[in-house]
Amino acid sequence: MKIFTSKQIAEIDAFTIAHEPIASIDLMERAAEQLFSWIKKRYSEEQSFQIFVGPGNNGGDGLALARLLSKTKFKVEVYLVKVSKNLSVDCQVNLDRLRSQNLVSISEISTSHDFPVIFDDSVDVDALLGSGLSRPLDGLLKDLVLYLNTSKAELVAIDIPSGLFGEDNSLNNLHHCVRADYTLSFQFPKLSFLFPENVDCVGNWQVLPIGLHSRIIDEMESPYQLVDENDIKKRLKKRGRFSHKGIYGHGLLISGSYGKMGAAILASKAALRSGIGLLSTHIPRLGYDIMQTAVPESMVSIDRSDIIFTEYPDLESFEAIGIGPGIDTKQNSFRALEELFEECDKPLVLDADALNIMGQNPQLKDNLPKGCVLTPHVKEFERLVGSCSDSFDRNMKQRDFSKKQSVVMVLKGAFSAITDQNGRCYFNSTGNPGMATAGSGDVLTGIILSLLSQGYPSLDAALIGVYVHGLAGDMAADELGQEALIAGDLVEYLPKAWKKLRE
Ligand SMILES: NC(=O)C1=CN([C@@H]2O[C@H](COP(=O)(O)OP(=O)(O)OC[C@H]3O[C@@H](n4cnc5c(N)ncnc54)[C@H](O)[C@@H]3O)[C@@H](O)[C@H]2O)[C@@H](O)CC1
Ligand SMILES: Nc1ncnc2c1ncn2[C@@H]1O[C@H](COP(=O)(O)OP(=O)(O)O)[C@@H](O)[C@H]1O
Ligand SMILES: [K+]
Repeated sequence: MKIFTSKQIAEIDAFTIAHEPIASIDLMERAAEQLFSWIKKRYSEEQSFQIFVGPGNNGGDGLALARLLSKTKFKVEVYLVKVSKNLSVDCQVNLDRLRSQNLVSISEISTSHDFPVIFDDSVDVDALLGSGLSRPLDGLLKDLVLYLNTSKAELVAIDIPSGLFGEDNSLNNLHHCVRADYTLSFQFPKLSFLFPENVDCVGNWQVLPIGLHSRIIDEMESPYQLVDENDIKKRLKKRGRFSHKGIYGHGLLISGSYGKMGAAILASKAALRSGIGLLSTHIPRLGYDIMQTAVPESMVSIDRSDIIFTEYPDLESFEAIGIGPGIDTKQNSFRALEELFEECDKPLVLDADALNIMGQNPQLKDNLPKGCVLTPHVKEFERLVGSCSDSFDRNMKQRDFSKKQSVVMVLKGAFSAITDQNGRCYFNSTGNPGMATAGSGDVLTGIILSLLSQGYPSLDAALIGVYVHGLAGDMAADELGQEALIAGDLVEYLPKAWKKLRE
């Protein structure tokens, strides 16, 4: 699913009105019906609602919703905030319709003295401002938002929590934005929903389709996408009836050090559980018995060092290389990594300590093999590119980095962001906080190495790998719960996850 800016959404809106064609007031009604049907499913019929309405079309949505609710047993009160003389045309039409129906009490809020008592068991609806927000909230609206945020009532935001911008909130004050329990966003999520600092404002968000015109959605360019299962299925290659292990590639995984052999085991198992033909795991000498016992399916390549990575085997026979999980950051490992960068013309995935070595030796950045995949978490990312002021800034820097260095980068976390050489950014939709556990990242490296070895292009390997990794995590968490989930479970659930993608 593409993610558009608020400005683009307004254009899509206008295109739909002109080309469906549909009157704007009817499009607003369609949006309100979607809100109404979400509410009907969620709340019992006696529920009371306090709907806070602003001057624009977001307020219009709230008024239309109030009218639909009032025709049922739901109890509804509306509060219209007087922050401007005029309402938008469709907001005014909906106010007139609601008034003429005479079923709902409509109060005006002109000063903070007009703020109503909010009952803990009511549901507040935030229809103050939507995607037309032009500056951070101040004055009466800010005070009202602060007031709403102190209440214990459940808060549902229409389209976007009032006060929050759809994209860049670096100059915004998040304390002055509505803190919703639910955000019901029309047709697309907003970019800002995917950033961790906004989670307390956005709450649980859902997308409600309102039938915006598919032609403009297809044609309009956006660098941002939220990746779903269908996007991934389309990228999967078939395994041929007569295929043999040579077809699925031989991967080299450079991982593990004294005390960190678990990383090598997790990544190796994940690679093997993701379709690779042959795997060689390069480890320091002391890890030999551990590796052969724990992962008999992998061949082992032994370093001259007992305890760390200092060299790598002839690369000739490998289709792809993965390096980083648990290798440590010693000087000799830096030299070997530097050499690998100079020599390597194969698909490559870099993780963990390989990235930390780069962080300590910034000159390595410019030697990165083109098209390689990097999989930092936020700290590793900032060691690489410097500190960032917020997620929006970090995202810009990530897109820049990918473009400039011509690499694919996976910034790991909730909604992991994958950027490509063209500066495009894909957000992953699978995964859960149960995966915030030691070794999860090692599993991901193994999966991506496996896919690169099978000949998937870097971007596909990253997108599919991140998606299936999160899917395995979701399936594991469903059965085991988030607390108990450990990285080994991700490997255990990879078969089910792959199977689901092949359904
Ligand atoms: N996406 C879509 O296609 C649809 C969107 N609809 C709704 O339309 C909304 C957008 O409507 P609008 O463009 O009218 O935007 P808003 O409802 O956000 O209102 C914008 C108005 O508020 C004023 N304003 C902006 N920031 C302010 C601030 N900080 N303090 C005080 N006043 C401020 C602006 O000057 C403008 O008059 C969406 O969020 C959504 O709720 C729906 O009605 C139907 C379809
Ligand atoms: N809250 C979360 N929601 C979704 N995925 C998460 C969450 N927390 C962590 N993950 C995923 O778990 C993995 C953790 O990787 P990483 O931080 O490298 O762990 P480690 O270094 O322990 O292996 C990443 O793929 C990340 O996207
Ligand atoms: K809103």
